Amino acid sequence: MSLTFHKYQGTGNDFVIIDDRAAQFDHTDQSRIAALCHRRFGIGADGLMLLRNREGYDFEMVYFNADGAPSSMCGNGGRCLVAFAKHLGVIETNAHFLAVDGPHEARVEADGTVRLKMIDVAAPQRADIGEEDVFLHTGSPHHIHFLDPEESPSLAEFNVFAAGHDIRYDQAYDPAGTNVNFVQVPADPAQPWPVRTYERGVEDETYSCGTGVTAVALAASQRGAASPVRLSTPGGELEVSFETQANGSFTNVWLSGPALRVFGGEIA
Ligand SMILES: N[C@@H](CCC[C@H](N)C(=O)O)C(=O)O
Repeated sequence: MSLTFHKYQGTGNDFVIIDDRAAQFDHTDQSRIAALCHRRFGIGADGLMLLRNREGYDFEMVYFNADGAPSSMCGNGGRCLVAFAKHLGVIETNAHFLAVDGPHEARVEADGTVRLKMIDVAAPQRADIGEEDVFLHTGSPHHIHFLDPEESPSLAEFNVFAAGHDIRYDQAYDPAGTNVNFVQVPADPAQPWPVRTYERGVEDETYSCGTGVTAVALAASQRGAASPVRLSTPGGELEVSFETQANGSFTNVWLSGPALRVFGGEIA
């Protein structure tokens, strides 16, 4: 049976999206999902999402990493799925949907920016590995390494694949692993914070990671950044706004940025 797909990207984090309101897609076939995401033999994507019907919600988001395995929350994916729901006419401007980490609200602004409300986040923990490093769970697990301003090489030249791979597979994160973000601290914390991310399940650097920049923005608030924090990724700029509670946790966390349809097609 042929498959109709849509390709979306949010700051270069790209996804195959399938309208699965009829619940016909075999979500247990991980090798097929990996093949669809393959950049040489398939459509090519960092992940695949299904838009499904869900009682009490506008829709349900079902997310798989490029390796074909179901995973935790994807912030850029969620924003792209909201744009897709609008494209389908499932929503107009506001969305209330269910994802693996619980219910989410979202809004599509007049300029196409998609704002997604993330889960409340516990205070940053010092990471088991790395003196200056922190760990946060923003729907997905994120290790954050702030590069020393004097550190060489700078973020642009940093070997994100090698360092990210080492931390992702470090025993401290066994068995689930973690995503890993590297951050250049800007001279002025009101300027965008440059971030590069190694993503678990893609097993490579991606152009951007929504739950990753959310984690970085919250961690950056302990280093002088005030809400809303702007973050620059290799794929473009995102913004994160939030409120900090007395116990150090974060509420009312919103991730905002572009989410665009690239093309669609049929696969045999
Ligand atoms: N790109 C996503 C994160 C996707 C999930 C991640 N790879 C994991 O397995 O934890 C985002 O935009 O948040």
